[in-house]
Amino acid sequence: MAQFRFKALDEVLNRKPIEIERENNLVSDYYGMLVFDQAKMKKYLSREAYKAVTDAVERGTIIDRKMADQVAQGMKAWAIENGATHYTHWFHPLTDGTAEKHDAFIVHGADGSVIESFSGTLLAQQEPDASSFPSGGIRQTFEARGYTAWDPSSPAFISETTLTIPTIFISYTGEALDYKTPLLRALNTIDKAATGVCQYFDKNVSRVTANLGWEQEYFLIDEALYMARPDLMLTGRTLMGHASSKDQQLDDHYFSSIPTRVNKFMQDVENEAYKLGIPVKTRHNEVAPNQFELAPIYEEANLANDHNQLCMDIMQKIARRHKFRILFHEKPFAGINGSGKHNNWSLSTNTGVNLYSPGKNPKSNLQFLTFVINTLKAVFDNQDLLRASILTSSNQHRLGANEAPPSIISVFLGTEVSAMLDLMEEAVVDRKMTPDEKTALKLNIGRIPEIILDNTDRNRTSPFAFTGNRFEFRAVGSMANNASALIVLNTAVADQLKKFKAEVDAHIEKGVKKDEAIFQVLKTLIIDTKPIRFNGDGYSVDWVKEAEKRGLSNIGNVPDSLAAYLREDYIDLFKRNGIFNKTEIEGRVEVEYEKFIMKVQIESRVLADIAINHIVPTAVEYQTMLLENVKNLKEVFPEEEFLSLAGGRLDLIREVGSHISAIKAKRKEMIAARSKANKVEDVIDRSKEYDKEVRPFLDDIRDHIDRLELIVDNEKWPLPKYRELLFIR
Ligand SMILES: NC(=O)CC[C@H](N)C(=O)O
Repeated sequence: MAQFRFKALDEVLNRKPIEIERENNLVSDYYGMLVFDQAKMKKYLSREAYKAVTDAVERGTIIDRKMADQVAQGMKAWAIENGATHYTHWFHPLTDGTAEKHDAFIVHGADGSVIESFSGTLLAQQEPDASSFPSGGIRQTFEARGYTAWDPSSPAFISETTLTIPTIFISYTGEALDYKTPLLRALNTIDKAATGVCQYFDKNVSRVTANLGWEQEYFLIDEALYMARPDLMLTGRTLMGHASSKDQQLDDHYFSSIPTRVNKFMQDVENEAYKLGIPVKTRHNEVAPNQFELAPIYEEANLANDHNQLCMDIMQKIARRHKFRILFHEKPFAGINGSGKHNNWSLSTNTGVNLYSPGKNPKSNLQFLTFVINTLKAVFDNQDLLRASILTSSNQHRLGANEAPPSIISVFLGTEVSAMLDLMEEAVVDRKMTPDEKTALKLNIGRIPEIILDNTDRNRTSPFAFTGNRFEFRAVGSMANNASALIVLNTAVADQLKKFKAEVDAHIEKGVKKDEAIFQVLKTLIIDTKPIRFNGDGYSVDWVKEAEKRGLSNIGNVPDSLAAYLREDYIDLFKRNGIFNKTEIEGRVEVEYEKFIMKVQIESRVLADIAINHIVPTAVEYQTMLLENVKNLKEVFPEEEFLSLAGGRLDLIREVGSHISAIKAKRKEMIAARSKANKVEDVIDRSKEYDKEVRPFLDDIRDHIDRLELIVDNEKWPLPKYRELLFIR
């Protein structure tokens, strides 16, 4: 029974770090070599085609067919020179990954031969069958056909031998079926809204870009051990496993020397990433044993998110080359740190100003405060929506412990910015301010230190933390497509900025001076948003009580959290900002509910199988061995001596027996609960049933298995143990 485990352990003992092929020159020499970037476009495109693409990227203009044809020719020429034989549209459907279907460049030539061909039509649009991708109700209501359409703002690249073109994915009737379409809409909306507000401070601002710097946390597990854990293979997390006596108690993994095998893997990933123009910068050991992190320099949010998805894909592939498997699940191991994908988010102007960086003078600092305070308000008003964007069946295991934030959404501002808001609240009076009062306030605003102490990771319990020149949305999970969080965040902030501008303009129209109008509106926002500000310990029991007093919501389960998407006020928010129509939201939410149900269902099925096929037989075998031993003792020794010698064993036999019975009984009950839940017609009700009636069995059954793991002969235990999964590298 335990053969597989020991064979795996044997195999691992012989592992050597894999030597990698390194480019010999400087990273800057080969950075982006597989990307059809500006430099290559200049070389391979006519001047007008180049301009058509840059205008589309910078101003959102449409690229006509003639130009698209020219771009396609240039792309094809470059791709073929670099070894490409195929092309694909690459998109982000509502699954946990990306999608691609490769087509060769070949077409029939006149004389029965083949030639390489690619056209503007093929570049601009394709028609994959949408019916095998999740779409919620949209697919049933309309047609199975879907379109992918070229996103020129994210450059094409070569992946192995395929020219890969980032695209959006929409239904026949134009509804978004992916993450990228609404993300682009949200980025466009925040551009407009933030530019409007920037105009109060600098007329030269004509464009505001949202930026993203993601931090990807992950675990690496040796391939052989991974293969011996069906739960890891099928669900991405361990559904059972007793804690290792030593795991992260000594804080000795975080930032410690990177193991050689892992270091080789990281170098390999970085090499590939550089060729693909992904600016990966930081690598380190994370807190849990065998947990690591990779983070790039921030980029424009849409590109950064494409790069994150691409990076996850190459990390998975390269991990295999190094005989590892990578785990992106938010909580692969109970009891130790899980993995997040902290989203560092900021806004910057075409004039080079980071709107979340304190400036050099009162004017730029007032702009900085304007953006910070409006962001506070957006988070406060949309806390339920923000939570819905990050809370999934897997992330739910991570939140609320081990340096991951709780599911109560709050904002950490740090002492300096908090003090500045308090000061403003006091200094802005309800009547017209005197010139002296205004000067004094401006002077104070000018005193914000230009570089606020780096708050990064200062408060690891905060879901949304100001870290000196950006906000860090820490609640986002490691497995997630960042777009889910970014769509909500950018829409919420854009909407708030529009409201802010409307209010300030109304004051100005009434004759109030611009500065004073801004002060007045900011003051009301500071007062309104006090409940969402929290710099303390997000894990404390007191915070839960305090948050309740403040009226903040505290929702820990996925079905109730997802319901936020269907609230009338939030549907309206998406509609008025042009992000989703009602059909799109309903379709998307249905997909999320289905995903939740499926994932719990799969976990429950896997656990039931392992319990009955691996664990129970092992326990029975061990129990039989104990019984044999007891019978032999009884034969050899007189009654009294026998009892003193075998007493402990008799208890053990009973203990093993009781766990076996409990596992079998609970497994039956769990299967019955699943059948009952499956009969529930409505998807929301079904997800609730799964959450309340099926999910609890996972912990319950696990508990018995973990107890058995502690008492059953190690030689017989079939699954690699936590200590093996976590410490072998
Ligand atoms: N060092 C850290 O910031 C740990 C973060 C933690 N892994 C999380 O789940 O978010």
